Amino acid sequence: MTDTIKVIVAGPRGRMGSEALRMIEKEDNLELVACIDHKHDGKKLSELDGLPAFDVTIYADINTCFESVQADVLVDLTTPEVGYLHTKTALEYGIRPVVGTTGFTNEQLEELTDLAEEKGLGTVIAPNFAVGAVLMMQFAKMAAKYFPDVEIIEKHHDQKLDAPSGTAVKTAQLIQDVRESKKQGHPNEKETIQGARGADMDGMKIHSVRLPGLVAHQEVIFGSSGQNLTIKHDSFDRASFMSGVKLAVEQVMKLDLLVYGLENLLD
Ligand SMILES: NC(=O)C1=CN([C@@H]2O[C@H](COP(=O)(O)OP(=O)(O)OC[C@H]3O[C@@H](n4cnc5c(N)ncnc54)[C@H](OP(=O)(O)O)[C@@H]3O)[C@@H](O)[C@H]2O)C=CC1
Ligand SMILES: O=C(O)C1=N[C@H](C(=O)O)C[C@H](O)C1
Repeated sequence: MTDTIKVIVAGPRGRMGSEALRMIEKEDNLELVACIDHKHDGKKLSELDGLPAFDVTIYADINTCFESVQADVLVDLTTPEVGYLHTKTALEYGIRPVVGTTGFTNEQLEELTDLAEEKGLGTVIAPNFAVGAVLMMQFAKMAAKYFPDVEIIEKHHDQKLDAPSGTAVKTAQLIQDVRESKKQGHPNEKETIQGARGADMDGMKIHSVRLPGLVAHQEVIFGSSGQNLTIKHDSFDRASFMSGVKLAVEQVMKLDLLVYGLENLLD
């Protein structure tokens, strides 16, 4: 029998945080021990409407939470600024972070990587917990070896704070590992409306669509003489992320450093 993993969720009222609570409720090896939510300090989670009725306390202040409750893992599903501070604080308290929050800068990721190593604490930062999205990124990396001309179109709901998405940035980074730096399009092309050609990462273009009705979708389009290859993934429901969150919570207990991307935890 495996030991129960004691979990704190930050952002429990959010689209992802509430889904994570529903996942934890179903899993015998995960135990929710507290939540962090800046708006409901001191309440019990069971007092909030529409969420699983866990009898755990909500803390607005992360330090107070970590000083009051013994936990193994912090699952952070908040906002870029808050998520970064939470991850850093968790490491300082000896609690392993599993971070779905996107929008961290490269400098923040480097700092957290160093801190996790210094503390010898497992940390998972995964821009996308859906296994299909991880495969889409891996397939894109494979294709980029043969097709250096590539554009990424990511489409999300219109409540998303960061653009481009964490998944699009991670995809471009994986492609960068195998693609020689190349400026795409016509050398003399000019935008007549600013932003028309999208964001630029090492010559690759990334386009961010935000519309009501969307959840999380991405197409990676490769172009070559006489052919195109499109690799596409859609999350229609946030349940698609939950097997990845569960895997990350279990695996982070076995790690002593930071891993960036769920692909590092899959066989
Ligand atoms: N890795 C992955 O697979 C996925 C990652 N994400 C990422 O997860 C993050 C959350 O996404 P989503 O659930 O859609 O966003 P939501 O806006 O639905 O949820 C974020 C929650 O965090 C809360 N929050 C804000 N500040 C604090 C704080 N200081 N302490 C505790 N809670 C706080 C918000 O409360 P309030 O609104 O009241 O301020 C809100 O309830 C985003 O960064 C998103 O990109 C999303 C989907 C999949
Ligand atoms: O905000 C979202 O919804 C999502 N965020 C992640 C990202 O930025 O890539 C993962 C997924 O795309 C959903």
